[in-house]
Amino acid sequence: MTATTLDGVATAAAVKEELRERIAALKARGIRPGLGTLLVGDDPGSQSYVAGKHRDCAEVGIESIRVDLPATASEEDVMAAIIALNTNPDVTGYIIQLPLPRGIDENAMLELMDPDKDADGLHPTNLGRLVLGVGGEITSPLPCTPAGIVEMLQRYDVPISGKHVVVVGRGLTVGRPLGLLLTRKGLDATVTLTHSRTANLESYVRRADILVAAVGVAGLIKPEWVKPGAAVLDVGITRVVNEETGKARLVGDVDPAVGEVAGHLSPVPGGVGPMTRAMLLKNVVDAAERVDS
Ligand SMILES: Nc1nc(=O)c2c([nH]1)NC[C@@H]1CN(c3ccc(C(=O)N[C@@H](CCC(=O)O)C(=O)O)cc3)C=[N+]21
Repeated sequence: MTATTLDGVATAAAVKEELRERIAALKARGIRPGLGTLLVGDDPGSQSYVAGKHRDCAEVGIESIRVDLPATASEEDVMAAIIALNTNPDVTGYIIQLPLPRGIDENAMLELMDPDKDADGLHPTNLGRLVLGVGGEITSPLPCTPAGIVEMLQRYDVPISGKHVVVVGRGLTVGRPLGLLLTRKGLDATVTLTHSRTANLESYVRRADILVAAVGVAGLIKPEWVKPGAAVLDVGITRVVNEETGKARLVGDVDPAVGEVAGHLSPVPGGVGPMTRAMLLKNVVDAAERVDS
């Protein structure tokens, strides 16, 4: 059997098409959504992601404002940039690209954001709303990667309710909020959240109807670990630089041979990454629509 590809590029394009209409409607009301990005340092992965976010904005008609600080920036410099984004009227939503350089307190920086401008859903108020909202309508921004994963599963009609989802990785941007989201009323998955200290990881992975791998260990998930027919979503990204050409290749957490066993496979690249970016745009549009409605 060969898995059906969960095509993140095509699905993100469909999401963006829907957003274009909503953006036009906002502009007709005199509201101009604008995304800010704050990038500190010169990590090549982060540079590439931020560049992608600005391209996406241009594609759908969202203004974007880029703030880049050098790796030598102090915590005070970062705080000043956050305060400026909070007060900049052209910025209706923004993100702090993570990880921040060592020595800068990430949680403190996230907490300094205006929660109404938090396009990533990572401000403690918005994470708190995700914890508090067991069911009902979601009115706070959701972390982009978990939202993108759910959106992709739904658009491919992969059943979630009552299914056993095994998440590998407990990080702030993916694993932890994904467990909270999938166990809400209306989605109703049963979630096992595993991590680097999980004993006998393989035994959990084998029981997954839906497997999400988000640890950043290249090729960790082996085909023998995967239940035949399971939906497998690869979120890990490891950049492997070719010594001769200097070019970077992206390698996921899932061994490509898993495609022979899985029912659905979201690959790296071309899977969850583009969906993450599409959900960022959606958060910006949602927030702009909330402003005076
Ligand atoms: N505050 C914050 N919010 C984030 O959402 C956030 C972050 N920090 N820090 C880093 C991670 C990582 N992340 C990705 C987004 C898109 C792709 C993406 O588009 N990937 C393409 C390939 C891109 C390339 O070629 O480099 C793909 O998988 O097809 C990847 C990774 C968002 N993150």
